This record gives sequence, C-alpha cells and structure tokens, in this order.
Amino acid sequence: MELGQSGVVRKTNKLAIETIHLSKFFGKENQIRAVDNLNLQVRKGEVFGFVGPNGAGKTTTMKMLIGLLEPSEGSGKVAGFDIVREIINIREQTGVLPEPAGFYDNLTARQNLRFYAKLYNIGPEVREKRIVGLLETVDLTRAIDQKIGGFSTGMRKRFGLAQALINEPLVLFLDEPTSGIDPLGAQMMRDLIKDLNRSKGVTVFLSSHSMEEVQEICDRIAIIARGKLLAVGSVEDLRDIVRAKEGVHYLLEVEDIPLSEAAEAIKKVEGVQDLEIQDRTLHIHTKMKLRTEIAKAIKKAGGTVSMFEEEEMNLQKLFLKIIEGV
Ligand SMILES: Nc1ncnc2c1ncn2[C@@H]1O[C@H](COP(=O)(O)OP(=O)(O)OP(=O)(O)O)[C@@H](O)[C@H]1O
Repeated sequence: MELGQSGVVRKTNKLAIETIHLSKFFGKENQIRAVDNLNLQVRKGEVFGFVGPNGAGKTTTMKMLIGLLEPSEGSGKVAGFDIVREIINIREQTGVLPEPAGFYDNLTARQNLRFYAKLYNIGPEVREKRIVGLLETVDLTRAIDQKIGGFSTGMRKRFGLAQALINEPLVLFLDEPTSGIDPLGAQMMRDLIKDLNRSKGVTVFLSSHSMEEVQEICDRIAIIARGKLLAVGSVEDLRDIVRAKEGVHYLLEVEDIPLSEAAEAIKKVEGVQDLEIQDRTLHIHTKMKLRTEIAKAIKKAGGTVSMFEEEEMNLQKLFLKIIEGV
C-alpha cells in the first residue's frame, strides 16, 4: 500500500481490475444469469474493451465493479480494492462515464464540475484550475459557462468524460462512450481516450458495440455473451483463437506455371483442406498457418508467388465467429 500525492490510499498491484468467479443473478429463483462466473484480469495502463451482444452482461459487470450492484457470487478488485468491502476507496480511484449519463441540465458546465469536485472534497483552488483544464482537454472551453441542457450529444459525451476525470482517477469506466454521436465527434472522443491513456497512464475499461472503435483503441478485448466470458486477448490473440477453430483462409497468385499445376502442388501440403480457383486467384483453406509450406511447394513446382495474403479478419468478423452458436 502507498500514499498517492493527494494523500489517498493507493494499493500496489500490477492489475487494475480483477474478478474471480464474479456472478450476478436476477429473478425469483436466480434464473437470469446476467453475469456467470466471470474471471477477468485487466492490467494497469491498458485500454481494455468489453464487448458482447445486447444483454450479454456488460453493464451489470460494470455496475458490480463500481459498487452499484452487489455480486451474487464471486469477488473482484478495482485498483487493488475489494468491490464489496472497499467501495469508498474504489470511488476515489475511479471515474465513470455511464450510458445514459445524467447531469444537472440547469447548471453550466463549470457549475456541474464544481458540484462533482465538491463530492470528492477537492479544495477550491485546485478545483477551479482543474475544471478549466479538463474542459480545455475535452474541447469545451467556449462552453464553460453554458448550461448543459443546451449541449449537443457529442458535447454531453465529452463533458461526461471531463466529469469522470474530476478526481484524477487511476481507472476509467466508459460505457458506450461514442453511442449516438456523429463520426467526427466519435473520432474526437476516441482520440481523447487514447491521449488520456498515453499521457496519464489511466487504465480504461470500455464497453462498446462499435467493433471498429474497439479495434482502434483497445490493447486487449474480452468478448462475453449470456454472461459468460468467451475469449480474451489482443486482436491478434483473437485471430489465433478463430484460426484454431476455423482454420486459415489464404489468397494466392502464382506466375510462371499454370494455376492448375500450382493447385496440384498445394493440395499435397499436409493441412490443406480446401482449394478453389477464382479468376486468377487461388483460395486456400487450411487447418493451421501454412504460409511457409505453401510457398515452398510453389517454388518446388517451378512457380513464383506474386501475391500471398491471409484473408483479413477484423474484429467485427472475429466477434461474429466467436459468438456464433452461443
Ligand atoms: N435489474 C435487473 N433485473 C432483472 N434482470 C436484469 C436486471 N439488470 C439486467 N438484467 C438482465 O441481465 C442481462 C444482462 O443485462 P446487461 O444490461 O448487463 O447487458 P448488456 O451487455 O449491458 O446489454 P446492452 O448491450 O443491451 O446494454 C439481461 O438479460 C438483462 O435483461
């Protein structure tokens, strides 16, 4: 344990968030298993994406992590503090952008932030400076004395981020940070999140339905469905998981020998499952990664590889493959 600059207790641990068998059941006989035996480890300083279809259990998990819901079973820690017994410490160390976010619409941006700063006992001098700095960070300087009620959706989201940062948190929880905002506003929000993570080392736990967004800003991603964790890792780790399940799809173009000869040579490589010729391209389906073996077989047959690519598996495709049949 150590004391942070502000005198707030900080626990030393390599993990920002950890859950062990974390579960939440609803209903008379606990028949709704909203979160079911979730084991998660989020490292300090990473941007962690939490994705899943509607009703997967994302919000319920977040609520348990920030002390708004008590787990039915299992346990968890945020910034080293227990999510049941040490909620006050967790509140001090975390910032939350909920969806939907509620503000005092009749108060200005500055007045709203003042209110939240007071909840954290931040003294007037630090408070006023921090408010100006935060509103500058989220590009709302010009709106500092405008009432929140008149803000656009994009402005409200950015304001929500400023509010979530008022206590200089170690861990930031963002629920759908770009939902409902236009592409330009969404990109601005994503850049802000990346910047915050890089410049201040804030750990970000982010839930989103935009796979493009998650792929762009997250270091690692957890995929959940029906309350259960299906996969976790970087996009490349998720590709490996899907490759192990579904095999690999290569696109290949060859010169110097007829395509039919190239196809015959490739079919002999162990692990090649299927092969098709479409126009001038060979589509090869293999059990595992076989790039070197296929290239060798072409060379041996007297051919020259002019194009050799693995079919692009973006997070959207990986997500659909991973949740398939669940
Ligand atoms: N208070 C509650 N009472 C009963 N069931 C609930 C309650 N809160 C959530 N649930 C159920 O738990 C499951 C998980 O809900 P949750 O809101 O956590 O999903 P989600 O992944 O956040 O979904 P979405 O992407 O739609 O926001 C759903 O089946 C939901 O209906």
